[in-house]
Amino acid sequence: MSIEPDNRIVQRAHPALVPFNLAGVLSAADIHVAQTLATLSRTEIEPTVLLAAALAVRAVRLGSVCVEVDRLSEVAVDTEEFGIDLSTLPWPDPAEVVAALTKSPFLMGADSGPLRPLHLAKTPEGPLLYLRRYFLQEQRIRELLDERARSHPSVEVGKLTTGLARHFPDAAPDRQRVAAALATAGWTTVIAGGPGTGKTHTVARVLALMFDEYGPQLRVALAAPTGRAAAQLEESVRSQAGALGLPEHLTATTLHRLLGWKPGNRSRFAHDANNRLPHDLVVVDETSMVSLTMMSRLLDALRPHSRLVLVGDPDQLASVDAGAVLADLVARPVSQPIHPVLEEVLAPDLVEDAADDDALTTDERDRLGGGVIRLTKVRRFGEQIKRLASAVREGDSDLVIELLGAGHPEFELVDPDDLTGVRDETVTAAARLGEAAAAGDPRSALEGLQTHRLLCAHREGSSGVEFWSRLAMEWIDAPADALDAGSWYPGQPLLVTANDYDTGIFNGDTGVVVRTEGRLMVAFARGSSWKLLHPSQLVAAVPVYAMTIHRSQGSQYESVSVVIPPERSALLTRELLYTAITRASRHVRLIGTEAAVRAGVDRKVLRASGLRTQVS
Ligand SMILES: Nc1ncnc2c1ncn2[C@@H]1O[C@H](COP(=O)(O)OP(=O)(O)OP(=O)(O)O)[C@@H](O)[C@H]1O
Repeated sequence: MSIEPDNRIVQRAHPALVPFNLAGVLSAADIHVAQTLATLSRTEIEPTVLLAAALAVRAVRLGSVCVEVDRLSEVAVDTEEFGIDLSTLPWPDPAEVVAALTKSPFLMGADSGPLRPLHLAKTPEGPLLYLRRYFLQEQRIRELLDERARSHPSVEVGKLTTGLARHFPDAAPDRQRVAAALATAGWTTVIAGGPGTGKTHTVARVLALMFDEYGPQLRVALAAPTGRAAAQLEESVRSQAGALGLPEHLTATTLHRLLGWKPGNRSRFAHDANNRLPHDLVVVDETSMVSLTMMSRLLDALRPHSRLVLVGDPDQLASVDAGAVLADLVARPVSQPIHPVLEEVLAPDLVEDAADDDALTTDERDRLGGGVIRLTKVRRFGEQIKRLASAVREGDSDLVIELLGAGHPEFELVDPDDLTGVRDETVTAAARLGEAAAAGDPRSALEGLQTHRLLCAHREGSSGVEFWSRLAMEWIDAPADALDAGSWYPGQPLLVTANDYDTGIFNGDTGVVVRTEGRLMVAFARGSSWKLLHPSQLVAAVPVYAMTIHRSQGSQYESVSVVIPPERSALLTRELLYTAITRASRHVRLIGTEAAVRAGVDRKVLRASGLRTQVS
């Protein structure tokens, strides 16, 4: 038997880092970066500082912007894989870490060179350790947002009142009306809300109010972090353009393209503080997926007097890169009072009423001063799914378990050994898809594609996409070569894995193979219509019988079956469950144990950042 070398283990790690590497806390990359920084600084680096630096690199790798020094040891690792109890590791005392850092060349620089890769910030909740680059980005975001909050655009109260009444006729309190007023009367607005709460509906009406106010010369940019989200935003706004009197040619783009990304030059954009974007209004959708770095670049590139409207769901899984900026902005302390104009135009919407779920709470009212509003009235899915999602969001695991056990037809928790329900639903959905596709009916085939989706947290392992895809293929009797490149069959569901601006098909789009006029084509939904492409026109697409929850963000299905990973999985978090549950409009099936659901609801992703607090 040969023993494969484990490439996660670093052979030449500093002794202070070895136990953390063996326990799976520090990856090879964390160690290499920390040790390279030490080499570059050309001075002796204390072991505690080296460890702290490696943990700061790790934090960024896992999505945090910094490390909370007082909570250094609160890390999550798949313990079963590494088998080491993390509490037995030689965690340094936080006070010692701070003392060592404070006199370290990593913070202070050294005679041998000016390299200062780390930054230690003080906050009321304790010290935060940053890779300096991220501290500077965060600082820039803070400064620019504070600067933008110091003044307000001038608005005509009478015109705004009339416009709000026209576009938001519902009775008070109407949070959408509040959101639109905020976006019109402030430079920076955050419109938060779960799926189907009318965020895009509100954005379209904000555009209408702004065009009414400034006329057709208003320069608007609609953007999103991914090509697919941008295409969805564009479609949604265009579908409402006629009714709202918006210009018909409004387009949306990715943030990268908006800022003038230069291929081959990862860190530079055509638009920055020296060459600002020309727009009067910039709307960003799906902001939860925007990283700290991207947000700092965007804010840098905005003219001080251009409106910025950030839209998204702060409770969903955050960006792949470091930062959870949207969630941070929603939770950020507010220092500004509510704008007097809003008090005037929104008086009936601002009345507090504990008995009315739609009324703003005192805290939410205060947050209007910071330009933040959360939409809560769900218009797309069932009341009970909304309750379940809220209980998950609030971290109330007792209520989640109670709801799951209450026999509501909208959701169920099923034992991992009882696959009858998921199998039947998979088979029924595939049959519907297959019939429509064989009959050359793209509309019905695309509707079929939305009926049911199997979602997993992992890619690999017994709760992963690979395993469940194979299982689903067996259930539906898919051709044995269905996963091979180029073996298409009518009714085959496909997932696009790369952006293609020529065809307007984006990474994350799903389509279905249909037979039309004797040829196999791939249909993609586009608004209320569809687009047909020959398979050879697809740059990159794979069959999709199950999908990761990450991938499913931005999509909704009538029904979802969610494979809950084992309790010990580091991926099993509140955000993951919330994202999975809110993909469904009619029915959610959670496949897993009660203990795993509880573990997920109780584990909130800790993306450390200084944006939520006062940093000095
Ligand atoms: N005030 C309203 N009156 C009537 N219909 C509304 C209103 N607000 C939203 N809707 C409808 O509710 C549905 C969901 O709205 P919308 O797509 O704007 O939500 P969203 O928050 O952008 O959802 P997602 O995050 O999933 O994109 C749409 O069909 C929209 O037309």
